Amino acid sequence: MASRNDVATSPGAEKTGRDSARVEISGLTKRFLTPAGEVFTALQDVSFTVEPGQFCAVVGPTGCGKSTTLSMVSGLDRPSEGSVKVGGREVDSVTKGVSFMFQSDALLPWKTVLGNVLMGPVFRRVPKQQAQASARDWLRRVGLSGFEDRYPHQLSGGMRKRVAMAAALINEPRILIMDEPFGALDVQTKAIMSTELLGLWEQIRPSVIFITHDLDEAVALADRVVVMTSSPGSVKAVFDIDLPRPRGSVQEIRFQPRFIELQHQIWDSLREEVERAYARTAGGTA
Ligand SMILES: Nc1ncnc2c1ncn2[C@@H]1O[C@H](COP(=O)(O)OP(=O)(O)OP(=O)(O)O)[C@@H](O)[C@H]1O
Repeated sequence: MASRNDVATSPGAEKTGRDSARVEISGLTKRFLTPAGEVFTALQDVSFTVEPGQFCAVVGPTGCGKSTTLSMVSGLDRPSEGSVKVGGREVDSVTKGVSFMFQSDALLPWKTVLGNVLMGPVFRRVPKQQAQASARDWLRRVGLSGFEDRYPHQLSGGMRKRVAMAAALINEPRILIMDEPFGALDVQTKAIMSTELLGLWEQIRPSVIFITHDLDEAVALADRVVVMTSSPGSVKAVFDIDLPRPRGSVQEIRFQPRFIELQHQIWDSLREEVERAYARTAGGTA
């Protein structure tokens, strides 16, 4: 059935509205040339779709190509074969409307908290007063009112993450790419930040691709979990997470029977890939 978001588009044209946030990865293969001159296949025929406004977590053993996949969604690298489409348009340069969050904070140390959050609007040439008001509003939303004039080194790890989150979301991205954003945080701060992320995501609903090694985090946050195989990475399984939204506290949801059931199912799928990757890096014969 056609929805009001459906738009007539010519082949290859970018869609507008909600559909502009659909990410379609099909038959994605990526090969690198190693320093020894050999061809190394990092990704082999990876296909999955992130629907508009969907929160998609990607889990897989170390070195399976998760970050490589993201670099092709963002347009920072090109596939060897296959395609990535964002909003129906093949990605062939840096994708517009995408915000990032990485494990490292990526804050500019010489800029204040306010200055860091202002970077996006300034880059987009938003008028100064409007940009300042928006940055202060986002700092309020992430609980950092009163910290506008601090520098990143004067903040805790969790506070720096809040600044990074405000800096990513102030651009109201259609797609939010997150590569282990809370990986360096202690367990409690991570849970608090995850709950805060969910609350903010529910306000603006970008499509999210979220890479993590933490299966609990993936199940608690996502609508869909993609499990990748060990290298060369391909899609092993896709799990739809039918836990109701809003999810509330990430800490609490972990005790729900359905959460535990999904966590076990996904771990069953992931475990042998993790073991295989470990055996390979440990010099075993996987
Ligand atoms: N530019 C490159 N040249 C050669 N090999 C590369 C390059 N970039 C990545 N690789 C290799 O591709 C594979 C996938 O790397 P990638 O960083 O995408 O894995 P990952 O799943 O994100 O790993 P992790 O979970 O440890 O962060 C690795 O074996 C890596 O060494």
